[in-house]
Amino acid sequence: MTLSAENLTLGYSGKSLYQNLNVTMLPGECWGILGRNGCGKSTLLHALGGLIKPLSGSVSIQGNPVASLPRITLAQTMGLLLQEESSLFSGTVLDYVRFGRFPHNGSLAGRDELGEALVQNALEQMELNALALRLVGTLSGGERQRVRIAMLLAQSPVIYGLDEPLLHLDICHQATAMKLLRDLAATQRKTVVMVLHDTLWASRYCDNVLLLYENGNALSGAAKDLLSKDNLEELYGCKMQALIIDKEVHYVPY
Ligand SMILES: Nc1ncnc2c1ncn2[C@@H]1O[C@H](COP(=O)(O)OP(=O)(O)OP(=O)(O)O)[C@@H](O)[C@H]1O
Repeated sequence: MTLSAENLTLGYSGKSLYQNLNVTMLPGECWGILGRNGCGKSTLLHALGGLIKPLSGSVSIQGNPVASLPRITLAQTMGLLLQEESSLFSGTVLDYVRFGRFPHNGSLAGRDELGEALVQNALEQMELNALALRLVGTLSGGERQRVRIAMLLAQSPVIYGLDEPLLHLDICHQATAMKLLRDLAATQRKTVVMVLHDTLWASRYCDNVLLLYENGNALSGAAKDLLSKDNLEELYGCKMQALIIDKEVHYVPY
């Protein structure tokens, strides 16, 4: 499904972070949102998911304003992995991943064959089978992040919005997660949008990027065009060195 922001102005207490942002994310596209700390990436993801009200403008899914969609319809359509999470959950990994099915079966205890298959598949994809019966509260940071991604996979929304999905993951699990998210877009025609801090993963796995500048400007387009040395130096406000490894350019700050 198509996720669109139209003339979106976001901010807090009447003060805007950026104004009149327009972006359209199509089925089958994998998007990266990049920018410095505090530029408004999480704020944008919250607005795309209907969790905060824009100062002006709107977000829509298939032309329907997110603000007008029933919460249950929204949860069946769009899945969010947010940065902040309360750590009060006292159940097992399996219980937690099964929560992903809540929007579809309307019950925390409800089970259905398709849902259980998705839960098992999500555990497998995030390499969590051996941890399925462990209490979530006893896991390491990276293990917990994989569990949170697995819950989102079990939810199986049409649009995936993820805030720093690679947080706490070791580099091998980062690669696994990025390939998986890219494949959701490439092979299942899902719309995937994620906040990333690593420009290499963005250039390797995202079709498109949205660059949010500290001065409120925004630039969107093909990752291969926008992730240039000049753009990244301006975006992050630091000098970048281009390293070419196996014909792939990596930009590393000095
Ligand atoms: N509830 C709030 N009330 C007031 N200001 C807020 C609120 N939430 C965030 N901000 C401010 O809005 C700005 C954007 O925050 P946001 O979390 O979107 O940044 P970000 O780009 O995701 O940053 P990071 O890379 O550090 O996660 C920051 O300056 C932040 O301090």
